[in-house]
Amino acid sequence: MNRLVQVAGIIDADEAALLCAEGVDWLGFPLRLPSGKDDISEEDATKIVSGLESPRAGVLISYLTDADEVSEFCTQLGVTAVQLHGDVADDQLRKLKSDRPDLYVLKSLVVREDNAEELLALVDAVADSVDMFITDTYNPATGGKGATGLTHDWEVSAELVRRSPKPLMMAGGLNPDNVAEAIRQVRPAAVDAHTGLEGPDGRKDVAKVRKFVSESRRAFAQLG
Ligand SMILES: O=C(O)c1ccccc1NCC(=O)[C@H](O)[C@H](O)COP(=O)(O)O
Repeated sequence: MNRLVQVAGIIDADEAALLCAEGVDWLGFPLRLPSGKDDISEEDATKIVSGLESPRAGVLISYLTDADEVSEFCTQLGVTAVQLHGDVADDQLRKLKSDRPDLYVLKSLVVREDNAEELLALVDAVADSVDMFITDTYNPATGGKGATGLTHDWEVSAELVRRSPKPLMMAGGLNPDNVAEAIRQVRPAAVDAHTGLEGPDGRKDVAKVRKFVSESRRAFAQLG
């Protein structure tokens, strides 16, 4: 999996259709969030996922930490990839990978001011049990770990890319205006954005999505 563009936080079928039409590869569905405020129902997400044509794919974004629960939820939704945002124990990651070799597992690395060493150690510890890592940015003001719209120190992301034997998707405050420079500096395998592509109404803005996709493709191509 290389040079993917993912957009997270799908609200409904119209938004999913817009993203597919603009050439987004993976669509992320944050569900069963700890806040209890999901943007879409599980039923609607399932319907959208079932209508996606390969190579487009739906990705469950989840704070679940139990391998069996994750596996069952993925089956329910019909997704073939899951992005784990919670503090999943190493043994649960191993179990998920061994029980569900068909599932593409992404593990988040949430960058804070002072946790680079911790994240590098996590990469070393769990790389064998995941298919890809995804960075994100912690918001100290709210405690938020995802969809914060904040960038982090890209030198940390670049160090994680160099350290990881598995591909890394870059996320955290990316938008149409900074994604090309992020790709140039960090050299990730994939990029993801959520809030940076929204308009004032909280829905994905077609012009922002179009520019995010084209800037990402251009910058990936320039990596050679
Ligand atoms: O997207 C969400 O709503 C979300 C909520 C809670 C945890 C993770 C979440 N999404 C994960 C993603 O892949 C987001 O796109 C990522 O956090 C980047 O968001 P942003 O900084 O707004 O681009």
